[in-house]
Amino acid sequence: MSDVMKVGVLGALGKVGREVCAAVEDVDGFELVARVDADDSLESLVEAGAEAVVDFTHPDVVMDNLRFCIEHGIHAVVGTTGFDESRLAELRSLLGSSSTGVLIAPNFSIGAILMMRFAAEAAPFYESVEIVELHHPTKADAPSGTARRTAELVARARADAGVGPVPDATSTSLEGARGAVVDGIHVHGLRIRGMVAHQEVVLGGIGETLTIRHDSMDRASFTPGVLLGLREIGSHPGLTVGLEEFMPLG
Ligand SMILES: NC(=O)C1=CN([C@@H]2O[C@H](COP(=O)(O)OP(=O)(O)OC[C@H]3O[C@@H](n4cnc5c(N)ncnc54)[C@H](OP(=O)(O)O)[C@@H]3O)[C@@H](O)[C@H]2O)C=CC1
Ligand SMILES: O=C(O)C1=N[C@H](C(=O)O)C[C@H](O)C1
Repeated sequence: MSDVMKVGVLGALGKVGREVCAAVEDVDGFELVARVDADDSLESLVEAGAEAVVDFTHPDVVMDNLRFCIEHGIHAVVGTTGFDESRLAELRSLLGSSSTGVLIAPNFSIGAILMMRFAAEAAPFYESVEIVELHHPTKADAPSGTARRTAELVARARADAGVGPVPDATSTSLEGARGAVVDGIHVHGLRIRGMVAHQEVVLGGIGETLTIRHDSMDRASFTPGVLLGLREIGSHPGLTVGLEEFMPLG
């Protein structure tokens, strides 16, 4: 790879894609060679010599984009949501032992990564925990990728510490009133005009609660993490899940 990495952005006209294009153009070390949006051909990435792509598109199209990138040896830094274990398994199998790197990060903002980590650290100390995610009303997926990931991390931390199921005496309710359940953790989604991306993890024990909250007020909050992903992806072949893998968190 040359000193300047040639980058293509998928979803370049979208809310986050626009921010990513501006950030890639603004910093040294990267050249934005392709802006790809719906109905544009992925071949333009190859024609432009893209060495890496950033994908902020839609859960319905991201797997096709990644199949193309892996087939053409283009690294991928992916913010698009909708990844479950079967999708991750397919990516691992497609990547095999190739030198191509794919990073799937449910959230690129530094504060959200810390919020997930703090929630997992606190989880073993509390009987109760629920997650509330709040987003703009144009969001396609619910619950958010961040909320799903937080629930998985919290559930794993509780299981590792031998904490039992969260207490809940609900025996009658309207469908949805208690939210979705991810690995035994209740997750509630709000869609509110004026909001961007926000999450609270509410933990409770005898006589006390602890609330861990993160707010992205601007989509610029995602771009430093995306640039970190681009800087690191060339030296991390295979599949990486979570930007924290590239951060010195100890
Ligand atoms: N990991 C993270 O930190 C973050 C993740 N996200 C996730 O990123 C994704 C995008 O979010 P957001 O920017 O808000 O969404 P937008 O809808 O604003 O942007 C998505 C863009 O991708 C375009 N698009 C659709 N299909 C394709 C395709 N096949 N190839 C290229 N472009 C395509 C859309 O075009 P059209 O509108 O015409 O369909 C649109 O312009 C979501 O999954 C969201 O959850 C968002 C913020 C942060
Ligand atoms: O759609 C969004 O906006 C966001 N999507 C990601 C998610 O689903 O977690 C990240 C962030 O919450 C913003």
